[in-house]
Amino acid sequence: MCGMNANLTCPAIHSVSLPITAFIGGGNMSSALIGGLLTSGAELANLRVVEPFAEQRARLQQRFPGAQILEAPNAALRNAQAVVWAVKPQQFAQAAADCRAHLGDALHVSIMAGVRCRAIERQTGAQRMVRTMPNTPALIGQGITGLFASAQASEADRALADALLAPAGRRVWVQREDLLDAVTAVSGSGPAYAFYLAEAMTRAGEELGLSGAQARELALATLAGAAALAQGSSEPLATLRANVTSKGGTTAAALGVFDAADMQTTIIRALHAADQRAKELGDALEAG
Ligand SMILES: NC(=O)C1=CN([C@@H]2O[C@H](COP(=O)(O)OP(=O)(O)OC[C@H]3O[C@@H](n4cnc5c(N)ncnc54)[C@H](OP(=O)(O)O)[C@@H]3O)[C@@H](O)[C@H]2O)C=CC1
Ligand SMILES: O=C(O)[C@@H]1CCC=N1
Repeated sequence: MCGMNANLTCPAIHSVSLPITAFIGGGNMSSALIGGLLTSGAELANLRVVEPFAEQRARLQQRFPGAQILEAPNAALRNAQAVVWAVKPQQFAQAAADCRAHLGDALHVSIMAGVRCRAIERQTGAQRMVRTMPNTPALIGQGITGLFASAQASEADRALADALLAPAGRRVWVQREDLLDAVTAVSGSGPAYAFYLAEAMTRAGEELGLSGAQARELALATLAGAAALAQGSSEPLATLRANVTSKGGTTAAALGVFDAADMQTTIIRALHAADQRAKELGDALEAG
């Protein structure tokens, strides 16, 4: 049951050699995931990446020597045991049409937001699928990934998907496919919310007289420290917040401004918008 529980560890992919694995799309997220595999010690000789953009291909070839970087799908994909769909949702139908004739019996792993198993099956003929939603801290192995397996995926398929994503950080398996949209709203898009908050804290720090570098360091160390404190604590988040908030003090003054602007409701509405957008991306593919 290694694939089903975030707390169990799967065999690391580097302890066995990387099975023949094809990434379709070699952009930001692919690079982060492949970089993680490399850092964890995986041999990249079995890696193929299809990436039509020449400059990006050159970057991939330089960063991942030994991997086969392809301009277009070809026979090198035939024996892939895992195919990782890493194009934008809007690019998937075309990418799948281009690849289909070259793919054999592979596990299909998707990192695409919104794109449902039904659409992947329709576009590729695949039945064994694991949809995943990583996030950009994968770049430094501190991401978190939500995963969902189709009914036809075997335990070995789940373990393979889990191992492919393990270098990116923690994994959380969900039991319903629609929950991946919630994962996307919370953690897939989440780093952007953290950066948004950090940007505002940094700007305010500068307005209050700190240098840009000082304000950035204070803001980022505070967000990282607060997250680490909360992760190591069993206290409710509201209690941790209350512990900072002295009666009549500075924090209360700041939180009063947040509350007057109904910030929590705004943030909750924002995440609902992200969830809704994931559903729209999925609907568009099913309609197309
Ligand atoms: N960025 C993030 O934080 C996260 C992204 N994701 C998901 O990851 C996926 C990729 O996102 P991201 O890496 O940011 O996007 P990128 O645009 O950086 O990467 C997609 C890559 O695929 C290439 N591509 C386009 N068409 C094809 C094709 N037909 N065959 C092969 N490759 C093709 C693109 O080339 P070109 O630029 O020339 O179009 C581009 O290099 C998306 O589905 C997204 O939902 C998931 C979690 C987090
Ligand atoms: O913005 C997006 O659509 C992708 C999915 C999650 C993060 N980036």
